[in-house]
Amino acid sequence: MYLHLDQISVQYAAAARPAVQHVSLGLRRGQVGALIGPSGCGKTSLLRAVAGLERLKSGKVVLDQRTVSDAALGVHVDAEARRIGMVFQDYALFPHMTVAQNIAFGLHGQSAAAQRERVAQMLDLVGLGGAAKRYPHQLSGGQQQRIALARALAPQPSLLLMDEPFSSLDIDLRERLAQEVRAILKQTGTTALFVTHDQLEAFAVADVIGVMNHGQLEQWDEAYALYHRPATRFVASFVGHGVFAQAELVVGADGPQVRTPLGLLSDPIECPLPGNDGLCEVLLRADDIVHDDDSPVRAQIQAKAFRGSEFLYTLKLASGEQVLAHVPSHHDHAIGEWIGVRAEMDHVVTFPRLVA
Ligand SMILES: Nc1ncnc2c1ncn2[C@@H]1O[C@H](COP(=O)(O)OP(=O)(O)OP(=O)(O)O)[C@@H](O)[C@H]1O
Repeated sequence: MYLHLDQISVQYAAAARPAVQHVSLGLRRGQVGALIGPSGCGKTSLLRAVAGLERLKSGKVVLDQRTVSDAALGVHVDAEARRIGMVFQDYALFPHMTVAQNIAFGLHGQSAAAQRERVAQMLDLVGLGGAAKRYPHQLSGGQQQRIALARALAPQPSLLLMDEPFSSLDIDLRERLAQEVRAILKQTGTTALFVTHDQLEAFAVADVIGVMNHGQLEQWDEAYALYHRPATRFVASFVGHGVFAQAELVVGADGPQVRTPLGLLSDPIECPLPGNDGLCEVLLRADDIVHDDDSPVRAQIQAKAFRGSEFLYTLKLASGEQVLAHVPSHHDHAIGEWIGVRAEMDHVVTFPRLVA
């Protein structure tokens, strides 16, 4: 692994418990990783520890075969000596410097000609070739964030860290810039780790995504796996729309099946070890529930939200369980109406039933 975090913990001086607890993850050279999770779960603290801005309580960080932090051995390479580029939410450009001067900031030690050439390259890279002589206040938020990225990439950092880089931009621009940033990182072969509270942004930019909760990393995986094979109940509820329904694991002649309010589902992939009673809960995603007039399972529409190409229906089954369903928006049913539904899923994910 190019970046390897091994069981790292971070604890602030006056805090009762660590902000980051025993987190391990790895990025290969050129990979982009994202950390998502609720406010206060430790994303920024983890990023700061990798940057060298916080000391580790335990564990170690290895970057490009160099141990930059190791709590047990007392190793802590200073932030400036790690060659890590950083981009923050609030751009943090120097207001009294031109765009070119901002980008050249990390290039001291190089000749004026080399600096000019690198600045021009970076401006081309972020699509702002004509902006060299302008000042930050003369640029839009999205342009300023692109300059911040150009400034961070100019010295060819060994790693790029970004903390909520798009969150002060409006939503349209955010999506566009997220895709542009991914393209720039891939074009330059940059290894990057970024923090966001927006999972769609993480899906758009990252190759691998970590879900954090209470300082712990609950899963580090590709977006597809987070959604379809969530490792924990928390990941299942944090990523995407879905509900947990009471179910029962039964083992028949064809292997294990799950008895659910929507009928018998086959091929569970993530079974909890069934207790003697087989009681469990099954994750039902909104896109696992299909509207089908011929289905014997009926559900009553309790609420609906128009999403353009589809509705998100909240449905109540005859058993009293609530489920969510994405239904193409030309099926416009009224609230209170009963419709036929069936489960159509490739991955049946179950969890042990919560004890009340
Ligand atoms: N300098 C600090 N001193 C003491 N406690 C801190 C400090 N910085 C963060 N914390 C605490 O550490 C925990 C993790 O905070 P952190 O900022 O890493 O979370 P986060 O996931 O990035 O949150 P957000 O999404 O709200 O930015 C929180 O409980 C926070 O209050």
